[in-house]
Amino acid sequence: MFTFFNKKISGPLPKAFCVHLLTIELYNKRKEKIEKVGIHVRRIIFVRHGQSEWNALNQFTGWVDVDLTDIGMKEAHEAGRKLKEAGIELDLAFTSVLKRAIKTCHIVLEDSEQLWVPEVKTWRLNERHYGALQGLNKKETADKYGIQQVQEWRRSYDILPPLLTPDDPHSALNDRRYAQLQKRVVPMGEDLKRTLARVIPLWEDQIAPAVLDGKTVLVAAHGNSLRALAKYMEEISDDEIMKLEIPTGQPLVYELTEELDVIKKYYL
Ligand SMILES: O=C(O)[C@H](O)COP(=O)(O)O
Repeated sequence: MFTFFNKKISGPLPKAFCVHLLTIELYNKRKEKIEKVGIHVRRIIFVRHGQSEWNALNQFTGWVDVDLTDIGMKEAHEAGRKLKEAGIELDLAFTSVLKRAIKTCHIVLEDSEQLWVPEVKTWRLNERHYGALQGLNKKETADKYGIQQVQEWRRSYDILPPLLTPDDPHSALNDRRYAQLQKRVVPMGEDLKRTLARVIPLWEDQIAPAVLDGKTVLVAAHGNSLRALAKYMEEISDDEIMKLEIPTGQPLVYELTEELDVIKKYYL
């Protein structure tokens, strides 16, 4: 037996609870606060890019700028349609500097008839840099190093993948789009902790102020940059974050209080 919005409920959890991570207790506390203050709900919509060419080949991708597949394009169109159907009116969009996310962002905006919405492209939303694993097949890498090692590289919070060396031809130091960054900021490989460290300034300086200002924001990015942002917004523990997976092309709506506490989240 538990209470939800002042109602006593027994039996299995309502379906809505299965789609977000907040505890009932936390949910009720936030609900009380909402009722007291009478807040205006803020919204952020996450979309992970549609299937990429290297998703399809099961290759570690990271900062490699691969394109969407036809399936990925369809997923992005579907996401745009869902936003339109849900009547979500965006004010601002954020995306990475990688084409799979940028194209997804544009398709979503266009199909929801909001291509005019101002957008910010930033390296801070790039996929986690997979270091020397980039370009390797995930299954073959697991056969070579063991499933557990590969799972640690993929999902642990603070275990770095094998790093690139700065003189590696694939280093992002050779890529003009990162030329404005200080050399020591350009990663040779990242875990989720380091990904989060470069996502937080974007959240604090641009996303959060926009949402606080009442803007509905789209964040079209990558599996791990979105996991990092979700960890920060929802205060997910280092252990729990290992279990969070964000599927490609599925719009994920966060409803937030005016203080940016998460009220609920759900996929469209
Ligand atoms: O960069 C990649 O390889 C993927 O987009 C995300 O991969 P992951 O699920 O192994 O983190």
